[in-house]
Amino acid sequence: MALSLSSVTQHCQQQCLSHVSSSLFPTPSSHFRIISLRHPCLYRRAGVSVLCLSQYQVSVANGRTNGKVVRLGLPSKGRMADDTLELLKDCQLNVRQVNPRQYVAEIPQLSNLEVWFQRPKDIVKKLVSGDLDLGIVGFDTVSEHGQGNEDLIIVHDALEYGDCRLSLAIPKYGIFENVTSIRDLAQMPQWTAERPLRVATGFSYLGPKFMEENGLKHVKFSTADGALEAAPAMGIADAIMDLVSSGTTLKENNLKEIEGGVVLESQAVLAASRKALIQRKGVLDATNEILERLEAHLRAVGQFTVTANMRGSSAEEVAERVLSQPSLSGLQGPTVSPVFCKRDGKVSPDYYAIVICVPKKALYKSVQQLRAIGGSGVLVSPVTYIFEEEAPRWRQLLSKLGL
Ligand SMILES: Nc1ncnc2c1ncn2[C@@H]1O[C@H](COP(=O)(O)OP(=O)(O)OP(=O)(O)O)[C@@H](O)[C@H]1O
Ligand SMILES: O=P(O)(O)OC[C@H]1O[C@H](OP(=O)(O)OP(=O)(O)O)[C@H](O)[C@@H]1O
Ligand SMILES: [Mg+2]
Repeated sequence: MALSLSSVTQHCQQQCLSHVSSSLFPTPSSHFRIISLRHPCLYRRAGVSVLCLSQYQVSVANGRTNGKVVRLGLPSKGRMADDTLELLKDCQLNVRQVNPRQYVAEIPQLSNLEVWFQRPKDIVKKLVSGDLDLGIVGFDTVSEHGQGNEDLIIVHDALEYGDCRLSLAIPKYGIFENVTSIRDLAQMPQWTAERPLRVATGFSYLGPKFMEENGLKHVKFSTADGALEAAPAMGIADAIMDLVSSGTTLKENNLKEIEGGVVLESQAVLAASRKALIQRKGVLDATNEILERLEAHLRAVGQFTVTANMRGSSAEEVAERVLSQPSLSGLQGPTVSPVFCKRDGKVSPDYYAIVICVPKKALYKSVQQLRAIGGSGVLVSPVTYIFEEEAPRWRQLLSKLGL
């Protein structure tokens, strides 16, 4: 793929060239050819300057992105796919896919952004290569396929679905019957250079790293892509390293986890390319909006709004009574409003209405405490969003980016 830079719009040129060191880039009037390569660079061959751009940058230059500058990768299949769309919908970010077999979609609320459906591991690889700017995947996938790459940044670390852990598991029977910890496993005399512990896993980066860190020297890994739990019973492996959620699959296959054998805890996260966040303002702005909506929704999920009536001599006196109870402090203290009524021609506060947010888990305790201080007519309603002055993770992101 090649095109002359002079044939693309000024805007696109800027998009492309912001990725190229200005010292390498001569004046825009120079003769360029843009070709598709993973990393942007500039070199000269036979007197012609050639600008090498990632697939994304080329598509920007070609105008294929309809002027959208931000690319968000979402899982195209697997157990994360539906939950991801559901979460975005709950944040009023409906993904509009014209056709289920089409891998590109849009979110009408974010006009600057396009969605690309990809396999989870490809989302991580494309964040690293610069072909995606943002992506939602499991933390396990970021850790395995990101391989500690410093360009990957976790923008939201707890999207509250896809909970699982990457764990080492061994048979309950035979030589493993009394092995209950990773230390026991490391100390077994059976593992030698000639006969290492055979571990089946799809995590070929995290697996060896974890075993080394835990002092297991004689280990041999084999890769497998699914139904790993069968490997020990089939005699293909001694142990497995795989994702565990309820533990049912391990149990059904006569396997057990061991103390110290959890490699990592995982759930869905929003990851980003540090370079994209720093170099293109549109990416940072879109990230801010997505983060605001995610935080406001996820914060609200765990809360109820509770309204109650209470008699009292003043708003302050009622507030003091409410704040004397440990479960009634709300997010930022109670709202206390006078409820007026007319008696003998005179309008005065008859009682007070209090409004607080309470964690769902503490609901019944809160109702009991409200009653104990004279509350009545308690109404409980769901909260849809809680917007803070600023999304708490936004500050953290800016500081990670050094901004
Ligand atoms: N049992 C589980 N319970 C909860 N979440 C899980 C579970 N297994 C996997 N996950 C999470 O869902 C993500 C996607 O898993 P899934 O097995 O659906 O991937 P996939 O799309 O089939 O990819 P692959 O083709 O590599 O298997 C995992 O990376 C993990 O974060
Ligand atoms: O602890 P549990 O709740 O039983 O879940 C664990 C299982 O879930 C995942 O498999 P998945 O269903 O995605 O199938 P796969 O191995 O073919 O990807 C994982 O690989 C385990 O096999
Ligand atoms: Mg799978």
